[in-house]
Amino acid sequence: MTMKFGLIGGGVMGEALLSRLIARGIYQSSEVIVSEPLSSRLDFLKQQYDVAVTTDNSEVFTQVKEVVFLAVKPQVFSAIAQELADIDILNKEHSPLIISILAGVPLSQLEAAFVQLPVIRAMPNTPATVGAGITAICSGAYTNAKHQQIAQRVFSAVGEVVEVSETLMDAVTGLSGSGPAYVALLVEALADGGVSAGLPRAIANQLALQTVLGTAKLLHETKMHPAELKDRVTSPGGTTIAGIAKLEQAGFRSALIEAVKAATERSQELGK
Ligand SMILES: NC(=O)C1=CN([C@@H]2O[C@H](COP(=O)(O)OP(=O)(O)OC[C@H]3O[C@@H](n4cnc5c(N)ncnc54)[C@H](OP(=O)(O)O)[C@@H]3O)[C@@H](O)[C@H]2O)C=CC1
Ligand SMILES: O=C(O)[C@@H]1CCC=N1
Repeated sequence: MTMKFGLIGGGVMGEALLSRLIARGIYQSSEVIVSEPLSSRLDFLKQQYDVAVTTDNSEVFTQVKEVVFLAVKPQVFSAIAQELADIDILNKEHSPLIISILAGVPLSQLEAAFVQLPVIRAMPNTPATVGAGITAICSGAYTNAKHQQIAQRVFSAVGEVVEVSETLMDAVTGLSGSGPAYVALLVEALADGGVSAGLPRAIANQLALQTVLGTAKLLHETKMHPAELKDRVTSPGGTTIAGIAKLEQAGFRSALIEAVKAATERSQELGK
């Protein structure tokens, strides 16, 4: 069987992508090979998705014809690049497209490791797991329209896709890549506030989650500016403005701005 999709690193994001690509029929299980160091994890992925597995990354490179998807931690990238340096990928009949989702690792480093191969750098996020992700992509020097279509097809299976210039990829990482964690913190803290105000935990969790989900849906569907929605909720002399005054006092907006900036800077550091 021809292997079309190879995943190097079957962790959180690797599995999120893999599960949707198979569920949506973008790739058949029999066309996928996953490489991972941990055999218990490989056993799980094999059993769950019926894919071929290996502990040898070079097998992925030699077998796969369409996409090699890198989903390891940025910290192990140089070890992997070293490992693959000896493989003659260029002389394969079909050179695969390399898609990297590694935070911070720039196209220049990827293209130095995969000489003359088409490379696309991408930054998805964890809502990809339920098809509600957003991925920013930017293309390397050796890509063509077909490679871009492949990347669009892969990431469209897990949510929205935007194309950005590479100079913006660290900022994307700081906002939408890391953003699900900020929103999860918000949901948790809102529920804690409800419990503090006397609500039972289960009801507080449900109210907090649905409030965030519903607000996002409202903004998304109506295209209303967030400031307008805030104004609509805020009755003169009412409850909401009392809450907002506390948020402003605590530096809520500034904390989020600083969080995105800090994550962006960390992404830049990871690429050095
Ligand atoms: N988590 C997220 O929300 C997002 C993550 N990313 C990026 O995705 C990448 C993966 O992140 P995430 O899924 O969270 O991390 P995980 O640690 O969950 O996944 C990485 C996987 O790679 C495996 N691995 C380690 N070394 C090797 C190796 N030499 N060869 C093959 N596989 C190896 C790890 O195995 P083991 O555990 O045994 O070491 C692990 O299963 C990162 O580069 C991150 O920047 C991008 C967008 C969002
Ligand atoms: O925290 C990280 O480094 C990764 C990249 C974006 C989300 N998670």
